[in-house]
Amino acid sequence: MKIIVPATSANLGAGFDSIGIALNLYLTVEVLERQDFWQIDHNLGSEIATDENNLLLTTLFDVLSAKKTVLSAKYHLKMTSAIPLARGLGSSSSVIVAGIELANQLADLKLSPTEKLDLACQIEGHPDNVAPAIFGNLVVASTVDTVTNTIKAAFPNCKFLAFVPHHELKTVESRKVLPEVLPYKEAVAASAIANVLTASLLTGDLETAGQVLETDRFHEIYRAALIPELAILREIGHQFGAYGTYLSGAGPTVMLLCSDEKRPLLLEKIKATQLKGEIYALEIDTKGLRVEKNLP
Ligand SMILES: Nc1ncnc2c1ncn2[C@@H]1O[C@H](COP(=O)(O)OP(=O)(O)O)[C@@H](O)[C@H]1O
Ligand SMILES: N[C@@H](CCOP(=O)(O)O)C(=O)O
Repeated sequence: MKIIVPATSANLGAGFDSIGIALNLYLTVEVLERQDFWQIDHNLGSEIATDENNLLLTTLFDVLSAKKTVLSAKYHLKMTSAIPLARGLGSSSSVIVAGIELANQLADLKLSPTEKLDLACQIEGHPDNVAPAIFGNLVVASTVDTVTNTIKAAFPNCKFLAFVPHHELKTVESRKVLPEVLPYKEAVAASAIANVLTASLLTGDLETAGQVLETDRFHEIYRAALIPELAILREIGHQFGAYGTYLSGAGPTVMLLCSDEKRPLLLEKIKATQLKGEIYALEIDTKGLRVEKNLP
């Protein structure tokens, strides 16, 4: 059995903690054989646990406990991920969603997608990266007072260029620079921008979406100092025809939205900056979480 979970790019500017998309980079978890202890073989480096302390298994145990279930068996697992860690592409949400699905499969919990999302939001605290990881495509969601509502929709037809800096930025660190309160007038303006962003995405108006996603007042203005690449890449986006540029998740990845035809030139111009990082040409993942079962 193999569990496959896509990367995500959350926020899209003013959709802070609420809007996210699934992208075609994947985390996979394979169940190998039963054995006397939990073991995860993975390709993620020595800082990521290979035993019960791994986020995959702490999530699995949290789900079992929430569902008042125990699992007598332990397993040898293989985890592979192409999602860079702590870069704002949802590596933690991918492993949380995989852990929920692993519990679902191994303990036969028969969780619905909504139950999986509720569990994921309890663990992650916000829905914007776990919801698209579960449902795929574009998801607009709210989690307020433990109640989550979601709308899945088709993202307008476009391409993505992700500039992933070599330096990591943990979400927990990137949230520390956010203000505790937002003045009323500022909150109204920020939410009006978010409303136009949502409406433009749902009606396929990428020109408007691209403009408004650069005017966020919820998080980018506070985080921009942590990510000097954002201003440089946004300027390239303006000069060479991107629809818009935003901080992916909590950063430091910077995402450019563009047409198929503009992508090669943008890629060339980003490379020419010699900023230190990797560039990924990405597409929307429309399916989200999936499970492949071995054929009998
Ligand atoms: N496959 C994984 N297995 C175990 N832990 C992981 C995995 N992927 C991510 N993590 C944990 O999540 C952290 C990154 O989470 P976070 O700071 O939210 O960044 P991201 O934007 O990538 O989700 C990593 O430093 C690691 O502790
Ligand atoms: N809304 C959150 C999104 C974090 O996403 P991640 O992919 O960086 O974990 C935030 O901006 O803090």
